[in-house]
Amino acid sequence: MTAGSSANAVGATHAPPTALTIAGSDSGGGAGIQADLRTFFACGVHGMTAVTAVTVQNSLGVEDFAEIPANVVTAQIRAVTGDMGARAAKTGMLATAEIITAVAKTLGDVGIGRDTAVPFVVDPVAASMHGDPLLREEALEAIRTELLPRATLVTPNLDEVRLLTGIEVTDAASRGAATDALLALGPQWVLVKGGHDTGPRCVDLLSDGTTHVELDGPRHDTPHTHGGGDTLASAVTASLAKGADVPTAVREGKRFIERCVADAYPMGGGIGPVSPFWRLDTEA
Ligand SMILES: Nc1ncnc2c1ncn2[C@@H]1O[C@H](COP(=O)(O)OP(=O)(O)O)[C@@H](O)[C@H]1O
Ligand SMILES: Cc1ncc(COP(=O)(O)OP(=O)(O)O)c(N)n1
Repeated sequence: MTAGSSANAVGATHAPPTALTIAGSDSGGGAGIQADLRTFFACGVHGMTAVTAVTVQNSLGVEDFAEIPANVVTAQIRAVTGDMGARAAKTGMLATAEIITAVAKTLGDVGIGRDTAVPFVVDPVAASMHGDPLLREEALEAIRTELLPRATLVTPNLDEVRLLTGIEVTDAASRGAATDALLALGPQWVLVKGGHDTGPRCVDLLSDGTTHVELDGPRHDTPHTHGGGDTLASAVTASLAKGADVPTAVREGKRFIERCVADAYPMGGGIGPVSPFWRLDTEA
């Protein structure tokens, strides 16, 4: 008997869209690859992974990390894209310049990135929210020169904006200057996130230099925002994998992360993770 020919054959006839995350593992389960996979799952997308580094991490911070050899990172990308295909991809923690260079080249080889059919989101992770470094210092230049020119969208927080451009965002004018400086590095769209700003609203700004979209939401009063940036970038990537354009995907991602922050929970003695479980609860 051939597979699927029995009267009792089960299974969906349509596979969900696929999305690839290229990122580090968070042993605490709240950020990194783990946040990406639970977001993809909650958003109805089949998640695939290329692990770049293994962090020793919990709610109190990052104790250590070991990077994966660059050729193993790129072999993971080729294995899954060659067989299963990716409808969208994102990067998180990339750890070293060597990994960034190898990832950028491989994404070009497999046809992922701006001006291709497969959108690519760069979350330029440099440090954890505790201030622990997740990127070797010399690797910032590789993000600027090798990864950003391939990005459909880059999603820096205010610290990452400063690291990448040297501009401290303090008002609308400096935010505009930072966006222009980031666009000059080559991504199609820039989303400057406002989570590290102060005030009662969390305002993220999306721009491609022509279209400007302000994403304004309430600032929830919680210390538990671990994995927030990863979760937002993954939700946007999931929407892109389902066929949304960038402004629509970012609006959907912002609505998603707002609920995840509202439902964030304490875990361990430090900062707990944002939670995508609301999406599953609502639909159960
Ligand atoms: N307290 C909060 N309440 C509501 N939304 C938040 C809060 N903190 C962050 N966000 C949102 O979460 C996303 C991640 O933002 P940010 O904290 O700036 O990035 P990162 O987690 O990379 O440091 C953004 O969409 C931001 O507006
Ligand atoms: C393995 C790993 N990747 C990324 C991060 C940073 O995630 P982020 O969403 O920015 O969340 P915080 O670090 O701000 O909580 C990480 N910690 N670990």
